[in-house]
Amino acid sequence: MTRPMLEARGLTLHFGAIPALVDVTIDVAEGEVVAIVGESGSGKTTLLRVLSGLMPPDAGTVRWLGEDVHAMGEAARRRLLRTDWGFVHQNPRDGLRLNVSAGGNVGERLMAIGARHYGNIRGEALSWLAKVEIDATRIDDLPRTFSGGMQQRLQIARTLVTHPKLVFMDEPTGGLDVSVQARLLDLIRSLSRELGLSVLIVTHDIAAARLLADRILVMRRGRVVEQGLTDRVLDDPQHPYTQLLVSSVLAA
Ligand SMILES: Nc1ncnc2c1ncn2[C@@H]1O[C@H](COP(=O)(O)OP(=O)(O)OP(=O)(O)O)[C@@H](O)[C@H]1O
Repeated sequence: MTRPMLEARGLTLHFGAIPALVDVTIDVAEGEVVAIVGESGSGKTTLLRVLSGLMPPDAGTVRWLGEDVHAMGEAARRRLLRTDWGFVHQNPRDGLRLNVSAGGNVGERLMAIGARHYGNIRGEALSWLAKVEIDATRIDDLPRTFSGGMQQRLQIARTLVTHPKLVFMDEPTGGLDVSVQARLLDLIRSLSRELGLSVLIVTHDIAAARLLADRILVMRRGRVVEQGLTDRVLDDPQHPYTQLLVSSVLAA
């Protein structure tokens, strides 16, 4: 088996007396979609922040292609966030510049990695707007005039235009209407397959995890209580907490 791209071992982090992460170990392989599920406060967002190098753990290591993410300098980590990695936030305000045009939002990520030719940048932005189903006539509009679903699709275009290898997604469909969520999930699924992306997605939506993920990690109170292939975890949950999560969805 090839070595995982992202390898985290024994991650532990406390906020005062609160154990946000306790001995968490996780791998993400090339082209793999991994979902982190669990109730509010279980440590999902903290795990994403530690894995992406935004927050150092009290103990444990995170390696990207073998390199220790928390030992590399700030400049190297920032470069990773512009190149190999992408981040899709729950709130489009955190992932977009709302006072810059839609085309500008996509184009400036290309400029950040050295693109300079205006015609090529605009052409690439148009192609990405089409991929995320935003009409070309909206290229010069500001994202704050877009619906919530459109803003998220634009955030995805802005993230993927630089061809990252791994995309961290934190509740990307949170706060959207159910029909808008379904369309966005379909888009994430088709783009991640088409591009062979690795995705690490945090969600409390079991149905979203089932649709997207190859593997699922279930978190509770900072610990991974169960992990495995999506169908196995959801169809035959072993841990009582996973059984409760799955049955609460079935009963809803
Ligand atoms: N900056 C912080 N300072 C203090 N405590 C924090 C901080 N960030 C998170 N916590 C605590 O750590 C625990 C894990 O929080 P985290 O946000 O990772 O959970 P989550 O599973 O992502 O929850 P949600 O689904 O509500 O976003 C919680 O008890 C939370 O209150």
